Amino acid sequence: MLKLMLNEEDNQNIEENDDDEDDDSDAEEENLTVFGTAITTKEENPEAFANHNDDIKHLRKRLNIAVWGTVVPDPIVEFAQMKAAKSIKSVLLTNIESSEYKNPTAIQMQAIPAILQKRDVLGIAPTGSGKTAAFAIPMLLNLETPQQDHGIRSIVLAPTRELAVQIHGEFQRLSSGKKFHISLLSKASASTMASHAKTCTVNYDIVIATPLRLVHLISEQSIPLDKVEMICLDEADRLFEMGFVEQIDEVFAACTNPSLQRMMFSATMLQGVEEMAQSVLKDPVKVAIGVKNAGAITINQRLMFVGKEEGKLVAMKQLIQEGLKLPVLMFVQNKDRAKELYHELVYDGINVGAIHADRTKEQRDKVIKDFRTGAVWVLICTDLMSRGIDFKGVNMVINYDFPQSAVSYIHRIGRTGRNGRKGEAVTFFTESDMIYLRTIANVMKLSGCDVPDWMLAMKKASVRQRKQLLKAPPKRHRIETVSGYDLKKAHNHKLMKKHNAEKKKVAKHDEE
Ligand SMILES: Nc1ncnc2c1ncn2[C@@H]1O[C@H](COP(=O)(O)OP(=O)(O)OP(=O)(O)O)[C@@H](O)[C@H]1O
Repeated sequence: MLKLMLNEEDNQNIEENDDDEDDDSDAEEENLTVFGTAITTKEENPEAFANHNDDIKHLRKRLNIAVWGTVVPDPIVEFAQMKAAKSIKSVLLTNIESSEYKNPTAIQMQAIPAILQKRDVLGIAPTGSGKTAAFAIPMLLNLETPQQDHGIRSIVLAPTRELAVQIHGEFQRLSSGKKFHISLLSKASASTMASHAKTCTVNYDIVIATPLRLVHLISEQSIPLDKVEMICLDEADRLFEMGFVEQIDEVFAACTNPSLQRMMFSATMLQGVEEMAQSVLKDPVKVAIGVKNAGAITINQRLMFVGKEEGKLVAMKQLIQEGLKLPVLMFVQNKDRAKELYHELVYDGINVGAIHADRTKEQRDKVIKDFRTGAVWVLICTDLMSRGIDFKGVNMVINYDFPQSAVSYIHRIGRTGRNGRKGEAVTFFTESDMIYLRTIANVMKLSGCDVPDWMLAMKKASVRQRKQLLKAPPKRHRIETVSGYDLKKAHNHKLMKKHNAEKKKVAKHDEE
């Protein structure tokens, strides 16, 4: 049974969470084929071996790749170096080329060869650095060819339906031309599976799901996972949080194949969660890119003091006047505030959309589509959209409401500045948010941004305060331009109108 090991320090103290692990790799004599040249063994040619190891070390250092584990394979520098069966490799190379991926990103360089060696992998790399392809490409290569009689062969889990949809799209795109049986688990597809299961084995090469959907499939529809060869957790640290961890536990318990390969990826991984993740992995290769638990270096991060809540709309107007860098993603702390802000901005004539838990699946899909196509310029959302979602051209993220943790901040701002592109992140803070400012200032510093010294020297929020913030966001005043007095007047006016209408109705009735 996985135990929840998260403590308070884990949740907030990014600055105290520096790894003291040795970043020396254990790259040894196996698979020394980097740069496409076969290298002799240590015994055959000690000098060539030493030179090769130096090259690898330099490459990793230059690209900020840190590795841990026994006999970590060498990184690849070109997709063509991937070791896999010819037929599937050529399909993948064609699809990679049509995706316009010229070279593997740092996480792909190191994670792909490790997954191809069927190793368990823990991959930590900044937002927008290509982690999806880092597991999708080698998983497809490991599957080699579609199978009709092997039950469910591999699983990818993601914390939200939106992310699962996106991952499903990536798998389909990367495997195009090869008829893999890939399912995005939904209510409908689960019941199809269940009805198939009555007469035959349910066969899927890949199932992509949120944990709860998969747990239902196992427990209610009795679909076995005993044949699963690979399982990958995307946004793994989120999946180890309360609410998900019990489901993850059930899924792992159902995956009884002794040669199960496990993979976990995220942009953030705090110490306690990492320990929990490592306890599930067997002799893993751990790969970390860049500075752990920092924002992507391509994002220009800015904090903006707005005084009180009312100052936020004024600050918004100021940003609009300065010229918003569209498209913009705006984060608020809950669905009610998303609705309120939507109504404020829609009257300002901005092409605005909102996505939150109260909207139907169809509405959510539509607004995402509209944002992707440019019909919506400003998308208001909650943390539902903070992890994993890849909107290619987002130029600006605005944290209208202060994030509840450093981890949430990193993922939210990570919706911009993806894959080497530049992006901007503005975070509004009020007087009452000041107490949590230092945590965010530390993330900014770790990401290489200029931060005033006074922010870094601020008093830290107490453990109790941080615990409270994580449990529930602070109460904030309604988002409205109309003052309380005006609202009361409007309300009275509405009541009066209703009263008059009713009076008229009664009078008409009496006349009749
Ligand atoms: N090798 C590559 N070359 C160019 N672009 C790439 C490459 N690999 C992935 N990408 C693109 O980079 C973008 C970001 O990738 P992806 O969504 O996988 O990031 P991520 O690391 O999972 O981010 P997050 O932590 O936010 O989930 C995507 O648009 C993807 O198509």
